[in-house]
Amino acid sequence: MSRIVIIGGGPGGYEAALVAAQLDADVTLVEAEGPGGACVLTDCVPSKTFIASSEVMTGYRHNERFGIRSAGLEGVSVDAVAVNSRVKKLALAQSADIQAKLVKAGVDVVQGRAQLGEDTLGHTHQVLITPDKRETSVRSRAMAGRSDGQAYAVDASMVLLATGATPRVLASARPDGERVLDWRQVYDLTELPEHLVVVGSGVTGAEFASAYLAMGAKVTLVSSRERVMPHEDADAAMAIERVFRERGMTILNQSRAESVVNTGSGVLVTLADGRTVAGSHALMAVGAIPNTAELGLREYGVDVADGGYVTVDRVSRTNVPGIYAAGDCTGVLPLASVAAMQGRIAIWHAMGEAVAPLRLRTVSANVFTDPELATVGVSQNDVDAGRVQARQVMLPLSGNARAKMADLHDGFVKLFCRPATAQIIGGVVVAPKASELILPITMAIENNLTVDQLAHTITIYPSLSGSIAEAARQLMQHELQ
Ligand SMILES: Cc1cc2nc3c(=O)[nH]c(=O)nc-3n(C[C@H](O)[C@H](O)[C@H](O)COP(=O)(O)OP(=O)(O)OC[C@H]3O[C@@H](n4cnc5c(N)ncnc54)[C@H](O)[C@@H]3O)c2cc1C
Ligand SMILES: NC(=O)c1ccc[n+]([C@@H]2O[C@H](COP(=O)([O-])OP(=O)(O)OC[C@H]3O[C@@H](n4cnc5c(N)ncnc54)[C@H](O)[C@@H]3O)[C@@H](O)[C@H]2O)c1
Repeated sequence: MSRIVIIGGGPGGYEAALVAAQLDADVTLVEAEGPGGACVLTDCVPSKTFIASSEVMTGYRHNERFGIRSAGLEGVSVDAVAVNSRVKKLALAQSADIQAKLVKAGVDVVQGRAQLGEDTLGHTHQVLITPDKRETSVRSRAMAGRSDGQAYAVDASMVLLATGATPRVLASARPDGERVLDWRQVYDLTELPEHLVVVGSGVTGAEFASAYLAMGAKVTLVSSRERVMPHEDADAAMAIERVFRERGMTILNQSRAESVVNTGSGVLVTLADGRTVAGSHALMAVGAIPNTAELGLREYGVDVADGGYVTVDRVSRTNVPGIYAAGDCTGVLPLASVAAMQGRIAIWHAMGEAVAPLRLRTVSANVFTDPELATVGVSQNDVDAGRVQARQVMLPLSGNARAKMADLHDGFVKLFCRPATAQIIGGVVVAPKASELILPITMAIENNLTVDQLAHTITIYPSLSGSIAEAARQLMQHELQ
């Protein structure tokens, strides 16, 4: 029987554990914080739950345009304690669901920390586990013959590293949990920030800036680049930046924060050019660093790339046979969906199952701003840089009947197809719930569909998805010219 030890219980780790248990492996999963990992407890799940509350708040705005009279936002207020306790409760419940699933599948879940042990240079690997004092895994205690928080070693034929990442900290802007916060600390606030200064305009910064703005906070977004979300489709990022500004957000482009100081009654953010921004709170969203420093990787001979990421191939192998890695600690593409797939692939590969290498071509991603931004396949950058030959169309949603009914003015659908075969190879959607609308484009790419096939699909009338088929029809027309 394969003996597998998984370090880290986020999507990379727990999805792998479920697959391994299904294949009858003896699986131990060691997780420091709780099943579901940072994804469920502090990052993805809490942020999307918070955004769900902000969407309720958005629903109270602009009702008069629809002929609905109300007292506007007067009488509507945000109970930050209630919002944040809902966030935390939901995260814990999700973690408990995952724990139950793992236990039911027969996975030995150990609460504690693990690292690679002595390099045995043989066919087995050693993992050192330091269980948490609260540790409850009867199986691992019995195996180790220990009953307290003492460290013990277990042998494994395969080890999966899935330890995730942690918010990057600037030395001159250390989160204090009171006014200078990282994205894991915002849920401890007892009041909505009066004026939140978000430092960093990547996906994390943009999502929080959008949600707090919708909640009614004054928001200033400090963006070190020429536009928000510099790695996303430029048309989409600029459309969202325009919406942010129209709704009253202050965006400081090409502005790098040099330091952030808690002044006692607020925060003072000093920019590299000497300007200062005062606010009530600051949210640091300046990226993440992989949790790999304490795994004993170098001593074990596991290759680590710049920035501390574990180097893996497309079946999640490191350079050391039997040691695999998945998720944010690899830096391949920091998404929960990708972490989960890397983890599953690692197990299938290690256990000799048929496995296809990870394909990033059909990974769809979504930024949960308002409106949302979903992307899949080749990007505008790929096309503009000449890496991919493509024809493309960008169709504003403002002409869509359903969008008019819902009073949506912003947003678009963009499609890319191969010039000769008209095969669909990429797409961008900016719209409310773009995360749901991107699926037909993802499926088209996955199944090598052409614009003709998408264009001939009968869509609901009226619907936003109708614009996707319409975009495909426009590309067909181009083909005839
Ligand atoms: C604010 C935010 C929002 C996000 N929203 C989304 C989203 O909407 N959709 C999406 O797809 N992705 C989202 N992501 C990205 C997503 O959260 C990550 O890609 C995902 O969590 C990666 O999963 P993972 O398994 O690699 O690691 P994690 O979820 O980080 O889990 C790793 C776990 O390993 C534990 N660990 C670390 N070291 C050890 C050790 N030595 N021993 C034992 N345990 C250890 C950690 O405590 C952690 O709990 C978001 C990220 C952030 C920051
Ligand atoms: N919806 C989602 O799926 C979702 C949500 C959040 C994060 N994520 C994942 O996490 C990854 C990382 O995103 P992120 O936004 O946390 O990090 P990031 O590294 O993409 O963005 C951080 C930004 O902060 C800027 N920055 C750094 N130092 C600064 C300073 N001193 N002043 C001002 N700006 C500064 C950087 O230039 C960068 O643009 C994403 O690529 C995504 O894959 C996904």
